[in-house]
Amino acid sequence: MHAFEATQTYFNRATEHVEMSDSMRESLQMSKRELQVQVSFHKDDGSVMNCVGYRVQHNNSRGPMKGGLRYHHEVNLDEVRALASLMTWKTAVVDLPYGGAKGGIGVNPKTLSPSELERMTRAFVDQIHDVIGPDTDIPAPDMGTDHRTMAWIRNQWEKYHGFNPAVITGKPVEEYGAKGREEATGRGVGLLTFKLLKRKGRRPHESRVAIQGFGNVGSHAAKFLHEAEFPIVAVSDVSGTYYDPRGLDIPQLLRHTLMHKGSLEGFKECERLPGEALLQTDCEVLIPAALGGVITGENVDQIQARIIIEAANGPIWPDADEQLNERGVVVLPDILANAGGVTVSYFEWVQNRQHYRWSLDRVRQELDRTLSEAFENVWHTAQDKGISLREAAFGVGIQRVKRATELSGSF
Ligand SMILES: NC(=O)C1=CN([C@@H]2O[C@H](COP(=O)(O)OP(=O)(O)OC[C@H]3O[C@@H](n4cnc5c(N)ncnc54)[C@H](OP(=O)(O)O)[C@@H]3O)[C@@H](O)[C@H]2O)C=CC1
Ligand SMILES: O=C(O)CCC(=O)C(=O)O
Repeated sequence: MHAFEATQTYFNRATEHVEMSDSMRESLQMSKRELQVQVSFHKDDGSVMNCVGYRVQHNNSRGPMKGGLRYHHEVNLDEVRALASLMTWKTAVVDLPYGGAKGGIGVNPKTLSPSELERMTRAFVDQIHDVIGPDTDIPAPDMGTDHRTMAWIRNQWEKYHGFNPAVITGKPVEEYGAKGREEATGRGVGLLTFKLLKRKGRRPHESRVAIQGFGNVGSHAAKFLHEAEFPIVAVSDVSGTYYDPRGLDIPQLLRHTLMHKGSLEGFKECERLPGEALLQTDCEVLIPAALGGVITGENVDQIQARIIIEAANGPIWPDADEQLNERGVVVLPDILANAGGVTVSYFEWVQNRQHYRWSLDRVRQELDRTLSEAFENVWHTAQDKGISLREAAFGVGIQRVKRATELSGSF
């Protein structure tokens, strides 16, 4: 299965509960614009490297399009198209005045030096600067990109269009970034895990957690949940799974990754298992926080967790999702679970436009309020209609986009 097919399947399942014409359905499934560009740049040895870059703009019925940029060797048009449409439903489900977009470059950023990464990023902006902007499409970080990438993008875009930091979010705090954006996705994952478990009558210290991926999202989710007294029994990255049934020492793991370029490799204070062992961990809560499509019809039987929080985008294929539902496993879907990042991106954009700065406390309070309202709405919709949280979240998001499209006539 491909990523876009999976997203469409979720769309179709959810719209069984939403009244709409065939033409509206077709319109909401299509991208407004799909851009594929050549990204060529000089490597440090003087040779030229050619990569393919993408920006897919899915929908702008509710506002400027918004979504991250991913640098990963598996990035392709199908995946970016799927991620862009997820952004549309995500911004709608948390009720931000945005549409959805996503982009990326098919490259392994770990094979490039910092100066090569900078030249590649600037070459990419040279190709897409005309289609992004503070009122049209506002990129942000995703896998393989960070605040440094965002600073280069802003600087390159401003060479064409003049000063306007609101063109991009997730910037360094010293460079018009919002306090709390870096932690926001992981913090949101933690906040929502807490809320869902409370609804299920479970207490933190009795809820063992396993987290796949220990990058921006996974590590901040681990930090938040550890501080909230959840035992984190397993974490993983490309180097493997790190397991301790009594609970890992998360502050020590965070210090280790700081000293090892973000990698868990070499951490010795626990058992080391193969990467695939993470999903099979004996735990109550599983948090995939790396790639999409990791839980499939083939491995779903091995999942032991009763609750899955989709910190990653699209980590569960629809056939596996169906089986999890049948088994009573509760899944908090990506478009809600990881919406903390785009929510604080919105706060950054608002601050940039007002030339004003919020305190970290204010960012955290507003994030909590925004995610709590969205969670309560999705939770009650699911309860009232007897549907899954995924169907409810997609239903809420799709309904809002449909309504905006009808009101504005913005086909
Ligand atoms: N950044 C954000 O604000 C947001 C991110 N997301 C989603 O969260 C997910 C993670 O993004 P983010 O944390 O930003 O990305 P990062 O690049 O910061 O980190 C990715 C992490 O995933 C690990 N990883 C990659 N491949 C595998 C694998 N096969 N098995 C186990 N671990 C793996 C990486 O390991 P290693 O370092 O060893 O390569 C790294 O620890 C993505 O799905 C993204 O779309 C969603 C909303 C917002
Ligand atoms: O912060 C943003 O604008 C988008 C983050 C993102 O790409 C995502 O939520 O998947």
